[in-house]
Amino acid sequence: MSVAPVNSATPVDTYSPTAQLSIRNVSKVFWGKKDLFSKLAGKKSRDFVAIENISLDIEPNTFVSIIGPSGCGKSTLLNMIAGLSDITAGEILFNNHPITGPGPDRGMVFQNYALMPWMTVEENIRFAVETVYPKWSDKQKNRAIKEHIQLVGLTGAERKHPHELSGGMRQRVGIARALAFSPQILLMDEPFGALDALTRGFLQDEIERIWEQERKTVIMITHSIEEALLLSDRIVMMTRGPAARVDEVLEVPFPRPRNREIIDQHPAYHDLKAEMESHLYRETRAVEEARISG
Ligand SMILES: Nc1ncnc2c1ncn2[C@@H]1O[C@H](COP(=O)(O)OP(=O)(O)OP(=O)(O)O)[C@@H](O)[C@H]1O
Repeated sequence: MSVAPVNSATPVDTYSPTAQLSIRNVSKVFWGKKDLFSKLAGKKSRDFVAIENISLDIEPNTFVSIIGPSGCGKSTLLNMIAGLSDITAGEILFNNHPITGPGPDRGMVFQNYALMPWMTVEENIRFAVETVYPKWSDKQKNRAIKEHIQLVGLTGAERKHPHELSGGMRQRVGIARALAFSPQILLMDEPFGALDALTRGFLQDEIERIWEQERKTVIMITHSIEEALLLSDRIVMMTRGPAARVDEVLEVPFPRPRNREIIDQHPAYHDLKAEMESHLYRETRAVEEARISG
């Protein structure tokens, strides 16, 4: 199995020797404000255990989606993998080395695109490439930029600024920028969350096409069951927080290349969909009940 969830409360030692990314007994606590000033200002707050003791092995070249109720800690986990957020307990190994900060081996795609508004499409991508690989020759940089603009279907839009682009085109720039410096893993935090349904569908198809071409390890957060089923090899289902865990990892058996019509006909499609719906319904309902009673 390519992704092994281990929810034991004690440390485990059954990790995959071939995992590219190994999340080992990881917890994240957001520390409350307890200093005197916060107390006097009435802003004293409690520690908050966002995720607790998550273990997960991810093999190279797999597309993994993370799904779970709103606020369960999906972004927190992805940010720790990206090296943007400290790990409170446990460790995350990337190629057997602990992650201690961001690195060129991991590219990130954000829901809100995070483009520099004053830069053109080409300049946005160039900025990322130059930041990560300042020593590349101009020829190398130009080739990487051109290839990735082409890969996401934006040839001809190189000199446009973000405000001249649709949301879908902006996210294509975000994807090209994340891939242009050749990371080993692509991390995507609800990449299509801000897009209308039609554009979202187009971009999902694009990601499937690009994934077929690049076969990079991808970890994607999504709220969409259909999106996860279309794109993923494995789907990690998280429980509600606080102290969120991995509940189950689903294997997605559909052959590739995929499209919506083909997977909809697959005998496993509707069972997997129903299982995910019932998980999300149960966890979301429990969150709502806790809010009502709390
Ligand atoms: N900096 C922070 N300080 C305190 N609590 C935080 C901080 N960042 C996140 N949290 C809390 O941690 C929990 C997990 O947040 P996170 O954003 O990771 O959830 P999520 O599953 O990605 O949510 P969504 O699906 O709504 O995007 C939430 O309860 C959130 O309020």
